[in-house]
Amino acid sequence: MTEVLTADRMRTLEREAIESGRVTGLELMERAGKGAVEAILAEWPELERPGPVGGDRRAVVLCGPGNNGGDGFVVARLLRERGWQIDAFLWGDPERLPPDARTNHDRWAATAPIRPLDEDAWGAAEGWTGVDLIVDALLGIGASGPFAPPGPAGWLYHRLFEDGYCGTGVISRPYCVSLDLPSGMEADTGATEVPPGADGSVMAHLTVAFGAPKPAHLLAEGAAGCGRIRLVPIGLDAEAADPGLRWVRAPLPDPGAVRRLAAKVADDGWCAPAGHKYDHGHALTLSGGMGRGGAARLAARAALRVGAGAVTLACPPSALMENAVRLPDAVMVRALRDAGALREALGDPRINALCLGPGFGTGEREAALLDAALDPGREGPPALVLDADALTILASNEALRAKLRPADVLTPHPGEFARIAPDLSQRLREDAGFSKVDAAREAAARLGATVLLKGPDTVIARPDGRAAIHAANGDRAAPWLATAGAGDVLAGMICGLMARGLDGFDAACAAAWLHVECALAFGPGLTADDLPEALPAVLARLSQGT
Ligand SMILES: NC(=O)C1=CN([C@@H]2O[C@H](COP(=O)(O)OP(=O)(O)OC[C@H]3O[C@@H](n4cnc5c(N)ncnc54)[C@H](O)[C@@H]3O)[C@@H](O)[C@H]2O)[C@@H](O)CC1
Ligand SMILES: [K+]
Repeated sequence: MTEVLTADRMRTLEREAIESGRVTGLELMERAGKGAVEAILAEWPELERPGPVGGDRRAVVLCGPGNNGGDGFVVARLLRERGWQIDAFLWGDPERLPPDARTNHDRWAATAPIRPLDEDAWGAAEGWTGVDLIVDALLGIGASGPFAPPGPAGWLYHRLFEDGYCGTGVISRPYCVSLDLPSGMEADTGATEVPPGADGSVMAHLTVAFGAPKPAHLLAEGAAGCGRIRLVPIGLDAEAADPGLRWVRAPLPDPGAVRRLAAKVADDGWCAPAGHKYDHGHALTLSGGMGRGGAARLAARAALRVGAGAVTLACPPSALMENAVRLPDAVMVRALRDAGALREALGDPRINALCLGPGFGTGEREAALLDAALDPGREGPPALVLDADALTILASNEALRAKLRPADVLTPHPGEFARIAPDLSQRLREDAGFSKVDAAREAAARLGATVLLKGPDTVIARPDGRAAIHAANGDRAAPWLATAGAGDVLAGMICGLMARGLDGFDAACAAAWLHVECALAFGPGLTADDLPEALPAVLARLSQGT
């Protein structure tokens, strides 16, 4: 499993590895630099060949005052060994470099010049027309607070990015690779002094993450500045490192929930031929009144397509005909008059997952239904997926919130999150040191339920602190997934997977992944109605392990 590590965790892991005598800091730095060079050449294979006019390839390496700078000197050395011409710059005082960085600095300095990153550096930069690569090794996980290199160094640095040197290429078009993180970006939040894309911001083409991804690589704010991300293992045992965070970004074979989902698909063929339909669970979705059933219908269709053995949509009697006409025959439809009727329905032990909220309504009847669903007497199933209107009801009803259980999954988008946890939402906007992971974790702990906070960087958190980031950015971006009803489909997928026996957290992680896979498989032009229909092909791929 690929873990996401915070800066603190990463440091602890490094320290423990070094103290145990398994490895030295210098060896780790060498592995990082070597991995970075391999990643650069894998990303841009043309750089293995001579330059366009038959000359050597050329790189400018910008090294900073800490160990990230040390990585930069290793990269400089290894590229030179491959015949590259290197201009190395140091921002900072060589005397104050930490020991491993100092060793690599000295090793380079013994054979080639290191220019200070000062006002004269820009003069040299004017001559950088033939540069193929800029290596950003100024700051890594040690960055904190606004990145403000004083004076000319800052001017040069910002000029590189502001003037599009690394983006659109005013002078020429070198690639820009950031070692570990785009310099100045905070590892745990992805925050930068200025947002990616704005003047002066860091916009790497490639970021090489050492040892493990950090939250910044996955959360939207950071990912936008990272470009493509390549992970370089440096031999640290990340699995044991962090009981909390999990990475679910990569395509298959993928860690955690998706791997377990794939195994489940492979094991029982998704719908075991010998199985009874109720072996695969029975999901119940509740819809609102007449003319308001579309959202719950989307959820019901998604629950069925994702593999729930049976799905029933329950609605007020007046909406029965509408829903019956509009739903596929495979979805059962029944009238549900009030909370008493729901209690009775839930007496059927086969109903093991319940989706409530899409197009539901927020009146007294709905609050009473939610209360019945959250019955404090319930010990086993059904587990609940609560979305949309259910979240609005919960936001203003503390007594109902108190009845939530860890297996229940709440799926707020940022607006709903602001309703259900206004203080956390405000902190998320105002406090650069408070990440979306922090917000989701705190909300989950407070609510005593699993929280899936939606976005291109969906964060899923359990009350015990376990969290996962599902990043749909970079090469997994599916902006067309921001379409009406897509959230209802997600809620239905989670409900269907819970009906199949996945716990709330795993169901939420797997559904977040499937949701994006379906959108990517379909492509632009997608509407929410298409999403459940895209599931069979995605599930088929899962069962083939591709
Ligand atoms: N032995 C190790 O610990 C290893 C470290 N590695 C590299 O080392 C990096 C971490 O090294 P460090 O902990 O030395 O940290 P960094 O090299 O990221 O930065 C630390 C330096 O930056 C300064 N700084 C921090 N925030 C600043 C800001 N906003 N503006 C200006 N200056 C700022 C600090 O005063 C300090 O001098 C990793 O990201 C990775 O690249 C890798 O080589 C693997 C092994
Ligand atoms: K960097």
